[in-house]
Order: sequence, then structure tokens, then C-alpha cells
Amino acid sequence: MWRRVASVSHLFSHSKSTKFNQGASTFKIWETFTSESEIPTPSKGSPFITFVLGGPGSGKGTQCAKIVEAFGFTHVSAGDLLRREIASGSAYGSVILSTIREGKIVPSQVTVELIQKEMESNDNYKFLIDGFPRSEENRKAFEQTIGAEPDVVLFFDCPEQEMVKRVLNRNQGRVDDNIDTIKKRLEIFDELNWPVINYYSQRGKLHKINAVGTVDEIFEKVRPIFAPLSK
Ligand SMILES: Nc1ncnc2c1ncn2[C@@H]1O[C@H](COP(=O)(O)OP(=O)(O)OP(=O)(O)O)[C@@H](O)[C@H]1O
Ligand SMILES: Nc1ccn([C@@H]2O[C@H](COP(=O)(O)O)[C@@H](O)[C@H]2O)c(=O)n1
Ligand SMILES: [Mg+2]
Repeated sequence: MWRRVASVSHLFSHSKSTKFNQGASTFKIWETFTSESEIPTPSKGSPFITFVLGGPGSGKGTQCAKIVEAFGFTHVSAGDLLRREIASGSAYGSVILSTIREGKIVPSQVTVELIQKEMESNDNYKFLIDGFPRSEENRKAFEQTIGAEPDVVLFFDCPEQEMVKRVLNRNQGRVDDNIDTIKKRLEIFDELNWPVINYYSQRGKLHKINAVGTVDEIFEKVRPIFAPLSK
């Protein structure tokens, strides 16, 4: 577990300072990341973080399962953590449930705390953080609490009509898989997620993937991004 070695924020603080706090050399590092074919080399001493973005039903969770299998990441789904919190009967459960039903965003402090706990309790150093950050508030809360930026950001770009079709066919009993909530989730995505996508695009970290096609066809677009990593 990360906790046994050192606190996660300590490890992340280190990675943050090497990426942001070294004056002129920092810019050289970022320039090398602007190429869509390059990703930073992971090291077992610090976490390697991939944020996975995309609208509701764009296929984030489906592709995460493939990435886990091929490249040995640990999948941390923000939505799954929130649903687990509801199921556990925690004090936050009812407010999380009503927020999810309304397709809105749970306060960042709650979600970041759940993500942090999940990462701290895991031995792996390669993390796929799925469905996060959903807003600039999410993004800033992660940076402040964890003290790190992602190494890679995937964005599954999918037409709305296709996302709606997939969500309505999902059949997993989710309280938000109904047409009314999907409409709200799409509105929230447009309003709050695009600024995050643009932020990472400007920093040269964004890998935009056309999420139309079969699961395998889409994964063949994802695979080259992580090809430099060994399992
Ligand atoms: N390429 C694809 N073609 C057709 N169906 C797909 C494809 N990828 C995923 N699906 C299906 O679409 C549904 C939504 O996929 P998934 O749960 O991976 O999306 P998601 O982006 O994680 O959505 P959410 O944000 O709502 O959690 C699932 O039923 C999944 O099996
Ligand atoms: N960062 C996040 C992620 C999710 N939520 C809430 O959970 C719902 C389901 O999320 P999925 O990723 O599983 O689709 C989402 O609509 C939000 O209500 C959140 O608040 N913050
Ligand atoms: Mg999902």
C-alpha cells in the first residue's frame, strides 16, 4: 500500500515540484509532452496518473477495463466510489444519491477524499481515474489535496445520440440511466467538463479518441498511447 511507504500526498508533492517548480527546465519538460505520441516514463517511486474523461456513456469504463488488462493499471472510477459510498450507508450517502439522480456533481472534497483513500490502499502505482475531474472545481481540489497533476488525460469523444443510446441500453440498474437524468448529465458535461478538457489540451496532455466504433476498434486507438509502458 502507498500508505506503508509514505503518504500519497508526499509522493505527489514530489512529482508536482519536479513538474512545476523548476523554472526554465519545467517548460522543456512540458514541451516534450505536447506530442500526442509521447507520454512520461512512469517510475515505481511515484504514481502514474491517467484521468479518463468523456460524456455519459462514451465508453470510459469499458475502455478502462481493456487498459487494465493490457497495461496493468488500477481502475479507480469516481462514480463507482460514490455508488459504493451510498451502498455503505455512510453519512454522505443520501446527499450523494440525490446528486447522482439529478445528474449533478458531488462536492469535490467528498470525491477527492474517496479517490485518495482508494489510491492509498493500493499497491499499484499506475492509476486510471475514470470520470474525474468533471469540473474545474474537481480538478483544483485534486491538485490541492493530492498535490499532483495527471501524466496522461484520455478524452473519449462521442456524439450525444450515441451516448444516449448506449446509456439507455446499459441495463445495470443505475438510478441515472433514464432519459431525464441523461439530458441533465449531458448539460452538466457541456457546461463543466469542457473547461477541464480545454485545460489539459492546452497543457499538451490530452489524448482525444474518437469513441465511435466497436469496443475493440476504439481500444486499438488507445493502445498506442500506452505502448511505451510495460505491464
Ligand atoms: N464502443 C461501444 N459500442 C457500443 N456499446 C458500447 C461501446 N462501449 C461501451 N458500450 C456500452 O455502452 C454502455 C456505456 O459504456 P460505459 O459504461 O463504459 O460508459 P461510461 O463512459 O463509463 O459511462 P458513464 O459515464 O455513464 O459511467 C455500456 O452498456 C457498454 O457496454
Ligand atoms: N467526479 C465525479 C464523478 C461522478 N459524479 C457523480 O456520479 C455520477 C455517475 O458518474 P459516472 O462516472 O459513473 O458516470 C455522475 O453523473 C455524478 O452525479 C460526480 O459527482 N463527480
Ligand atoms: Mg462509467
